[in-house]
Amino acid sequence: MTGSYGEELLRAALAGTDPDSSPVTHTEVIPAATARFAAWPEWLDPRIVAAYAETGLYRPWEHQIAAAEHAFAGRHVVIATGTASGKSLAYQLPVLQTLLHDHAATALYLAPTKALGVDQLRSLTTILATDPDFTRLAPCTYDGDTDAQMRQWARANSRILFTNPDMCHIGILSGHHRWQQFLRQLRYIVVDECHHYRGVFGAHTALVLRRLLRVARAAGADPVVIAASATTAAPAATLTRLIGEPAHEVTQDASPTGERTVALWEPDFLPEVTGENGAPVRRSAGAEAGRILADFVIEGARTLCFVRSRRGAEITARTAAGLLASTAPELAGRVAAYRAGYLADDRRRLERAIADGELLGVATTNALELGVDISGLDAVVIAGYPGTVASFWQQAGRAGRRGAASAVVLVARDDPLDTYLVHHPEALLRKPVEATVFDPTNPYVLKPHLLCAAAELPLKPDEVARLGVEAQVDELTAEGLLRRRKAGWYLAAGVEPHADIDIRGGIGGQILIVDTSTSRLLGTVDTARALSTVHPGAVHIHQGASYVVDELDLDDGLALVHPEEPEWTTSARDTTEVEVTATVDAQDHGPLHVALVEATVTSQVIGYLRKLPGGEILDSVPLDLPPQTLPTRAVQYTLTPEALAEAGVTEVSLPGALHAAEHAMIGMLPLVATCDRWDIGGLSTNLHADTGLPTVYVYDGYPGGAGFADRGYEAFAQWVEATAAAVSGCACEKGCPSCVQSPKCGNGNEPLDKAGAIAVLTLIGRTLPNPP
Ligand SMILES: Nc1ncnc2c1ncn2[C@@H]1O[C@H](COP(=O)(O)OP(=O)(O)OP(=O)(O)O)[C@@H](O)[C@H]1O
Repeated sequence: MTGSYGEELLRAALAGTDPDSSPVTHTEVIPAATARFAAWPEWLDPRIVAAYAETGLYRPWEHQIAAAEHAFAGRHVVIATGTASGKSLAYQLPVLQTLLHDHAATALYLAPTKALGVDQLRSLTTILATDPDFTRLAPCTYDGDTDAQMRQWARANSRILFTNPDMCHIGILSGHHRWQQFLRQLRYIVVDECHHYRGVFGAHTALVLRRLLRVARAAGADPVVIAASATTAAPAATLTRLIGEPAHEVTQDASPTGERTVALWEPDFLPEVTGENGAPVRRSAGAEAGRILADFVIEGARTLCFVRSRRGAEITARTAAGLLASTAPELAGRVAAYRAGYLADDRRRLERAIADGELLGVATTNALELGVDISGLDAVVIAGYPGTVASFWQQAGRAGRRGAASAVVLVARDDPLDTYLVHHPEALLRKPVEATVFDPTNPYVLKPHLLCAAAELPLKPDEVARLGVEAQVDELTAEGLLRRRKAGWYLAAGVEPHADIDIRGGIGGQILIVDTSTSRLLGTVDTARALSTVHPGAVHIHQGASYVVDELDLDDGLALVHPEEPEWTTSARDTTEVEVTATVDAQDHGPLHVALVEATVTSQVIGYLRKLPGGEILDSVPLDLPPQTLPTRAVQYTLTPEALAEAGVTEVSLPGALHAAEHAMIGMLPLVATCDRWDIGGLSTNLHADTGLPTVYVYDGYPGGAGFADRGYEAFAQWVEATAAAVSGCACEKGCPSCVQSPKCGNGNEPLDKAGAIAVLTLIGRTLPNPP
């Protein structure tokens, strides 16, 4: 290895490791790119150009202008380019131009997090401060923290509001009559970081946006949607699904980037440590990342290390400081942890210390991923794949802004997807196949929003037909929630639907998780998932802090917990049954049948295991809890016993083979769909009553489905192929957490047959037709 800055840093981190068993599975130097500039649009007011010049921005890049042109011409557009590629300018130009020239025009900016909204408001305020003509735009935040007086002021005076989907739903749409002045003039809706709207949150946000467009149009406006997104598969299709209308996309990034070296790192197995069922255990990603962080700091590289939990961030910082204390004591004090939960003052102090180089190494949760302006670092270490390609680049993008060389190291966790990615760099570093998945047609999400829509403005027959929601409207009418009158459907008297929807809270009833030591509400969990996650005795991690559940009261919707950090973690054991209620789509390929089905999943938590961090099982505790049913969508596949036998899967190995294949597929679904393995469940059986054949189900863990099973069905061939590669590429002998073991298996990871899983997955891959 010679050459790049990143390679030199890596060499330092690798010093002392055995060159024959290097943990680095791949290194790639992504060359620097030079900027491609465009002219400022002819329609743009020179005062706006001057304002940017004053902040140091003289020439726009091509993609910024391409997106601005679409929007200014009235076309919905999404700009999906790299981190820090200046996506904000793309929406600011049309918005500022329009608002400057039409003194009544308004714009609404939506961000998935408050921090990002605040950051964007700050950046716009800096630009507006350059010219007194701009002051009457009065940009203003409108979120859960805005007090009543300020809200009133904002409604009457502000022409650019910075808000989020939650406030848009509860603060604006529910009382839209008070917002008529603003909505009548609404010209632009900006949807920033739109790849964050996924799963159930995505479905809720899609319906909020569609309702917003509906009331704005009824008020006489016709707003254009400008979305910004990280690079994902098919951004225009995602925006179209979000707003229900056609959209354009701009994806060619013309911003300059410095040379970046990306290394993929797989920690070695720990000698003499075994986990569940005797499986080998790898060094933890956090500990490995702590070592790399220390090495980079010794080299003088300003480094951020992303760790998935708060506790992990603390431990990684401590590991690095400990190593430095013995090798370079003068540097030990220049490493710290940063996470949500620190006091605001401490956070600002740490941010300043990072920015001015006083701190050289910082281990952080994703609190530093979005909306905190820290840039110009030399290296980023990511302990564990952050779940999406977009997040990976967002974290990686913290290093090397504007032309400087940088290094990025991804350290794999013991997990099939991490293992796959460090051995298949193309899936991470080339065009992503991961699509932002959500399903706004899920009746469990759609019906409450239809009630809100009817409360906002009566639903007209032509509108109901156009949206294809006749069946749901009929059901709501039969349930007495809507009333049919001549002009359309009205909300029944006494129904108040807005407060019943929690945009981020999932679907249906919620269980509140309350810390009894402080009476503080920690968060909520769907009723459907409560039994497996907050059963009595469960260890519950909330933002990195640990609690133990004392009581789960399903009638009152409460899980009572107290702070405690036991040495063990818990995992529920359950029994599951799947009953197919309808087939949505199916394909037959000889001995293989693949279908997308509607199904009812009945599961019962029967106990839980207590496990030590090394994977060792302490004991199994029985529980007596009621069964739960989940109506959802699933991918189903069956194989004939003859084909399985021919592939070498015997009757004895079949249960373990199907079970292991199911686990690995659940672990790998996030490669093609933006989900987490905890969002999905599975069942495998030698003989299923509905099919009469060996059958595997992978289902969405949310009532009605969140779109994950649908995406798995659509990308089935890619999904199976990647899963087969991940399992066969894993160096363990009989199965480990990096391939077929699952951290949430209801059967304690038994039985599992790794070789059988490879045979099953290879058989499916061989049987599927080649992609076109
Ligand atoms: N044409 C340009 N020339 C020079 N600097 C620019 C240009 N456009 C934007 N910038 C600067 O680049 C930085 C990043 O811009 P911005 O925050 O809009 O990026 P982004 O793509 O939205 O980032 P993220 O991926 O974090 O959402 C800002 O400091 C901005 O001032």
